Amino acid sequence: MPTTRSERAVAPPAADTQLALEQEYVTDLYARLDAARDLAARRLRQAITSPAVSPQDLQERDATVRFQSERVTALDAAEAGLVVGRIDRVTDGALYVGRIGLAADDARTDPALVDWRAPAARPFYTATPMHPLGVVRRRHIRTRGRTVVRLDDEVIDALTAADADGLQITGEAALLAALGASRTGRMTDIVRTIQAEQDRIIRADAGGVLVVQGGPGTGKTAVALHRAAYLLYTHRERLARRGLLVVGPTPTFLRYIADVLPSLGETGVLLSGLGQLRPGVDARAEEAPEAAALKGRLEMAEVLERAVAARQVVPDAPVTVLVDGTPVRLRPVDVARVRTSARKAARLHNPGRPEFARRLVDLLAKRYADALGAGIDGGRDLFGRDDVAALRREVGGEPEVRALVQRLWPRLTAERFLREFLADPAAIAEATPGWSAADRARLHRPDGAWTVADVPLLEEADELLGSDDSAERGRAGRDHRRRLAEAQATLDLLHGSRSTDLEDGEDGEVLSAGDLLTAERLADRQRELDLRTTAERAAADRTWTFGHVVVDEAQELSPMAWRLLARRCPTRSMTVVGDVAQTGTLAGADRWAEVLDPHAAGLWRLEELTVNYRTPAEIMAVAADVLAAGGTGLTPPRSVREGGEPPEAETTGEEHLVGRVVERVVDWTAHEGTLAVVVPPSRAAAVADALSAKLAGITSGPEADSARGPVVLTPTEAKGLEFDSVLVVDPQGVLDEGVRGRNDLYVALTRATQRLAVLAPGALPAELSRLA
Ligand SMILES: Nc1ncnc2c1ncn2[C@@H]1O[C@H](COP(=O)(O)OP(=O)(O)OP(=O)(O)O)[C@@H](O)[C@H]1O
Repeated sequence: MPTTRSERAVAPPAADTQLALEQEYVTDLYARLDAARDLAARRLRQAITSPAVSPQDLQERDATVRFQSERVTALDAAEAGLVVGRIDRVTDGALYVGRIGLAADDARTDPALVDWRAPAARPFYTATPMHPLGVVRRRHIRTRGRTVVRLDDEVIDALTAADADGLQITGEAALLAALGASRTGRMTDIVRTIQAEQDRIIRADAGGVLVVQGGPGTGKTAVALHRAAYLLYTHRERLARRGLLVVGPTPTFLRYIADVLPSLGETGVLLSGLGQLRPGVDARAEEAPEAAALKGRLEMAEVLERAVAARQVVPDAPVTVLVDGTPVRLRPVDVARVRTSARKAARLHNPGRPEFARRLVDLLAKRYADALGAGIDGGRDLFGRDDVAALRREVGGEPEVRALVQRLWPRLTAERFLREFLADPAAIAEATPGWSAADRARLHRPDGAWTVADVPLLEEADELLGSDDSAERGRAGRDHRRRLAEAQATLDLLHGSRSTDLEDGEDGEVLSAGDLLTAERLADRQRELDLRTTAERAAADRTWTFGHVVVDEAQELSPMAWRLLARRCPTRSMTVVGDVAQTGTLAGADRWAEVLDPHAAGLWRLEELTVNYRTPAEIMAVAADVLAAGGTGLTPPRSVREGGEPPEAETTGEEHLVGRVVERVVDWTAHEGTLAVVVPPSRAAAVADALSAKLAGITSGPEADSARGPVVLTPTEAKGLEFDSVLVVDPQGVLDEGVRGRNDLYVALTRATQRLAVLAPGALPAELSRLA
């Protein structure tokens, strides 16, 4: 383990004494943790078993159960690595920092352990010789189970401030130990070793949109998740109510990061892929990048608006419906008038429909009356008001009339509307004035399977269609009446049983259930309490707005996706992390202002991360050449580590390529840790098949999970992930097949934490000449 600068592992013989002293303190902290856990478990049991009668009691009990079970979960999560370290301060003595706060016996002193998110813990992460913040020593305490195994001390002393223009690293030994460890396929938290530039972002003010731009491996994902935990700690009440959403690019990525927040004791966060953001839709179908890019443009909002308006139809020629055998005629101009007044009455499509139907039926009833009147004696004055009302009912109930309303102004769900729109070239053409035939053809999709780019369109469609909730209200009313009837039956039963049980003469003295409870109250009580967590309720509710939204790999989001997220977060309290040098989609961003200004002009601010914690310097140098070749002017992050195996390249010839991939992967499985083969999309199937024939546990595509064995991924699928060993296959293919091929190659090369090899069927692309 390298020990550098002002830092040193505590030297023997003092080491033993120090270890023993720290062990004593740590043992005491675990005893406090146990006690806190016992107490919370006891309170939870009490709450669960406590009798609650009134709806208010039930609600309070529900809140206590939720609070105590969250507390038990958080205390359980704190068990592993409870203590992170301590700072010794000039004036206030030692302060221990850990995953959770634990009170001291004397409430007036510092807590026995301070939560890493509390303001007092901050100097543990940010004190440097240049800015000591009242700290004289930082000590990282490493434990295995509940045993202290190592101490790393860092003297925060102005005399050691001389090398301040190097990388600003705190707790270097602990950091390098964490970075050098083999990966498990699941991201872990970084509470022990958060760096000062990361800490600043984690604790930044919650208001507005905080954009974190940083190269590969700079800890953007780690920072975003720790910021989520910090915000939940700092704004617990508001966020517990409104919820916090974390959006990631792919299901594989979400699986990769899924353990981090629970390990920080936070379980109430909703993690979602963009394709899964809409309740009831799991959008995973593939489509051409050009089609996704079109769907992602902001002008799609207008396209959909036109397409919805086109569903409010005025027929080209007169229509005749039969009402009870009598033909009644409508002219196009009649329908146009009815449509205009319905549009005036309601801005949205579905709420406008009852108005349209009512006016159309009125008109038909009049015409019907005319027809009948004409049939009898030539005058409709024949009918009184009651008669006209009866005629209206008759007309409205006529199946042909209902069918006509449905044809001219159909009730539409977003799913039905969008599916029918994308499958109908004529509708597309009508809604896209000025578009080229090629673009219209790109939008056309007859099979109806949802893609990620459809999700924002579905949400947009909802906004345009609105909901006609009359059916829902009807159902709620029926439910209430049913509960009321059931309650009344229960009371009757109780009442009935009393009279048979009673002795003579007691009748007037005994209160029956019916005397205490009205059927109304019993029905209320029977209504199920909503025991779902905020995250579960938010996941099921399309209109849910979140207290804070974290977006990872945000450079990939299209303008329409931003529009959706802005709607889900009206306060614009957001954390957006990404790297515009890694954008792989056509719809994604080259510049942050481009995507954020339309939704958060003046409300967003940019922070940068500059140090790469993942990729050793030698590998990063290869990737940096690729970035430089792109001519974007973006600077690659500086690697915190050097050494490890030098990256290498091999030219195999096309015929030996797959065979060499298999051999290389078999060789590498001898190494500890995770392994990925990154390939251009056209080679994914062949490579995965060849590997599966030789090795067990190979996964690929959306199911890829490096915790189970080697994975085969395209650059898009590899985004945001990391592996100990990475084999990049056919780099020229990666460059050629991606719509932003150079970014894809940059992504592929920066996934490695330990070793990188490139296998090329032919000559290496110029960008990789360093490896030649
Ligand atoms: N302060 C830290 N202490 C320990 N490990 C860290 C620290 N910061 C980052 N890491 C580790 O570095 C690796 C890269 O972090 P992360 O995946 O968050 O980077 P990223 O910026 O999101 O990368 P990419 O742009 O490639 O998705 C992870 O293994 C992470 O745990």
